[in-house]
Amino acid sequence: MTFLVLLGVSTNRIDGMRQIRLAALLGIVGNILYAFGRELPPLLAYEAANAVYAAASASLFVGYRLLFKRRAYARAAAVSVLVFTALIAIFHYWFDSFVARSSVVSLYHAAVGAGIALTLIRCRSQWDRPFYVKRFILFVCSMKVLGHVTRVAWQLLGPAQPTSLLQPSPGAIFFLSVATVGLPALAFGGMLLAHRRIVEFAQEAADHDYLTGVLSRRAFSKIGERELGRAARTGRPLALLLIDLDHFKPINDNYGHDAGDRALVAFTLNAEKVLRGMDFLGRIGGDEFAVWMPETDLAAATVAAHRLRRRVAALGRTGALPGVTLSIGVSVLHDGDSLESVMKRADVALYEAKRNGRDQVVTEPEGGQPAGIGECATLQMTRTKTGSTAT
Ligand SMILES: Nc1nc2c(ncn2[C@@H]2O[C@H](COP(=O)(O)OP(=O)(O)OP(=O)(O)O)[C@@H](O)[C@H]2O)c(=O)[nH]1
Repeated sequence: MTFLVLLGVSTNRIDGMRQIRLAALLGIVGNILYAFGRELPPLLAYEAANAVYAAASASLFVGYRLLFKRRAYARAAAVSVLVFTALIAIFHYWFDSFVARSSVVSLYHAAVGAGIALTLIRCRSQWDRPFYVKRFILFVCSMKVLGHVTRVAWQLLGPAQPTSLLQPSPGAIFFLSVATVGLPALAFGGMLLAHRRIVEFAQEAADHDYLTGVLSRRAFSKIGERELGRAARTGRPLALLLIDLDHFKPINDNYGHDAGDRALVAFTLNAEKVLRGMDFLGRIGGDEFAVWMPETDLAAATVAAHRLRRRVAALGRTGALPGVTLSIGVSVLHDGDSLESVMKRADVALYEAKRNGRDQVVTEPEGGQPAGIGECATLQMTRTKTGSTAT
């Protein structure tokens, strides 16, 4: 069942998943070989069954190491399986002893359980909610270690030494039942961890623009709502820049779509250099971007907008962003504003900047006036090209 579930979330984008899937598959094969131990030839029932199950454990260990972005020790794990198989053969053909063989098996699986648990504990800084998955894995590892070590102690020190794995004693049946669940349980735990990573990937993809890596329109709106709420609560200012690249289409037309893509990336990299760390840059669509500027009033936002406009204009002259300039509309939050009304004023200001010849910053009309933005408001707008304010 675990293997089928693992196939269901089949993705090689998550490091370690391939190894955990392999572990689940080898676990199935190993269990079948163990179960038919009495019917199969000794080589399959002893060496092959144990080697396959040890390989499953080793693959699980490597998978967990990769899941936590740690060195995998894949080669060491492979060598350990070979050494392990050689020991099984030695205690089968040269010094035939069930107790020695099963002690080797138990110590090997206990070591793997301890290794996975240690990896998890050492990577505690990477743990994120929900914690129950990691606790579940640690619990299974502890049971694995405890079970196997107790088994070795029992076999070596107990009253009667067992002679076969499938001996129908209560102790053997209990141990087999628990041990058979250990590997699939750990594979399942690995899948739960991977599932969490997949959800994070999806979240990250939804919140960021695939090309430039800045906030997506959806995430930008979400952050806007949050910042609006914060500004309304604290009474601190909040500004919005709406930015459109001028003359961007000719880059696509003259140099190709890839050059256009590179220009968009170059713009965002340069914008991030000019903006403060606490500003939020998002791509609204095509060649249109926007910035939420917390703790920023209209005057400061206008200064920042000009700094950005000048930087891009200079790059446009050097050929890094051939011919590109910026048109920017600026608005700030006023009492009773909604996300839509702040954006609407910035949009009207941006339209004004475009209409008046591009490469300029236009701020919203004094006092904001969220409603009725139209001809009148547009006429009162402040238009600046040099950075100094001229009405
Ligand atoms: N390379 C590339 N081009 C894009 C992408 N998204 C949108 N575009 C193009 O960007 C252009 C935007 O059109 P406009 O805003 O009219 O182009 P413009 O030349 O900047 O026009 P003005 O803003 O009026 O100066 C269109 O040609 C779109 O095809 C993208 O992700 N990559």
